[in-house]
Amino acid sequence: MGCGGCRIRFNLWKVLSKASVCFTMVLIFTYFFYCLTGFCDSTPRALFKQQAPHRGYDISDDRRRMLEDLRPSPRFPLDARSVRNGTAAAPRAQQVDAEGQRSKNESTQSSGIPVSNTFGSKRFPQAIIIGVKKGGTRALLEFLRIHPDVRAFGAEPHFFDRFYDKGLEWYRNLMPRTLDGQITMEKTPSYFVTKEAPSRVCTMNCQTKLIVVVRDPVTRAVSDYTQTLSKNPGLPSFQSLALKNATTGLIDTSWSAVRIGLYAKHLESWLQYFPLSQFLFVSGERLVSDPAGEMGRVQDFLGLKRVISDKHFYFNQTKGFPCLKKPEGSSRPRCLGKSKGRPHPDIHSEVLQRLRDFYRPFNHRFYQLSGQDFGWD
Ligand SMILES: Nc1ncnc2c1ncn2[C@@H]1O[C@H](COP(=O)(O)OS(=O)(=O)O)[C@@H](OP(=O)(O)O)[C@H]1O
Repeated sequence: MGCGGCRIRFNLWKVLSKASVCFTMVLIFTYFFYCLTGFCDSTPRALFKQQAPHRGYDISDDRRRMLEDLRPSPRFPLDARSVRNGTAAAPRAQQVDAEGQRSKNESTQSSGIPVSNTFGSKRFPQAIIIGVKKGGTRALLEFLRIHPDVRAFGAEPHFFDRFYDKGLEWYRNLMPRTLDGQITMEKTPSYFVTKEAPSRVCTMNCQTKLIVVVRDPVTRAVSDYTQTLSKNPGLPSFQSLALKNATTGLIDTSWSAVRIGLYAKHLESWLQYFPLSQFLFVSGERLVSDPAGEMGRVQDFLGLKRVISDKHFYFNQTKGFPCLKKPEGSSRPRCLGKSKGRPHPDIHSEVLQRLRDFYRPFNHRFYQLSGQDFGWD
């Protein structure tokens, strides 16, 4: 009897220890599965709580892009293979819609089954479009995203100006995953005019490539004003904001729409931290008149194979701008949104001439510093 009790106790102990081993294994597998599906990443949520930004920043557009970007997106090894043999451009191009959002089916395989991105890693951007506001930065980023070796955060993260105190890891976590050989990018045009941005970007990586899309500062100022006016129809006239005094015709440099156009001044701060060879100045005008030509320069600068070419663009007569050719099998046009390429209000020619005269010496200084003549005057 005594011995029988011992056997029962012994068997019970064996069953219990087997059960606990099984339970531990289940826990471990569950944890690994959880991590593999990407849920171990700490998704930065604070961006959704950001305050209304300063004038000229379209929070709703950015919030939408952020939501799209923070959604896990697949990047299959298949892509890497097609990147190598140069066949990935067309299908990749279909993943971007007019406003730079990834289309909804990007997070679904062709079978319609949702997939999580478990390939590649989140890296700091190796190249940043740092400016200028209203220069054509969105067009440039969307054109670049056609390239299979470029992955970009679609919204403007504003890390080096507004959210620097969130820390570098927060910033890195925003970025899309990339495979070896792919470039991570982002664009935030306000970096160019932010005093602290050059040293902060250099603290992250002094080798970062910097792209500046520049546009005639007079047209840029009008474009900036047009954007603000669209959000605040009661805004005073362009003339009253641009001029300190109508009689003297002195320009008001405290108005941000004017100040941003002092490209030489802003570039000088960046040149204290980065050599000129790390900059590429893209002409906002040529990005419209010859997008493929300008994209050729950008791809060379980034060390990318020239994939984006004439065949990716068509000129949309209604919009008056180049648009991306619609993807095969889709009738959706691939122009940028309504807030890009909108008509400007008529500004008195005398005011425009005053501004032109004001900018001339700054433009010439900028041509000297950048080694490029943009022919704005
Ligand atoms: N292909 C194409 N389609 C539409 N718009 C184009 C394109 N290429 C350049 N642009 C010019 O881009 C201007 C907006 O510049 P940004 O994208 O840098 O603006 S923003 O700073 O991000 O708000 C925008 O300025 P506005 O014309 O004043 O709207 C356009 O002139």
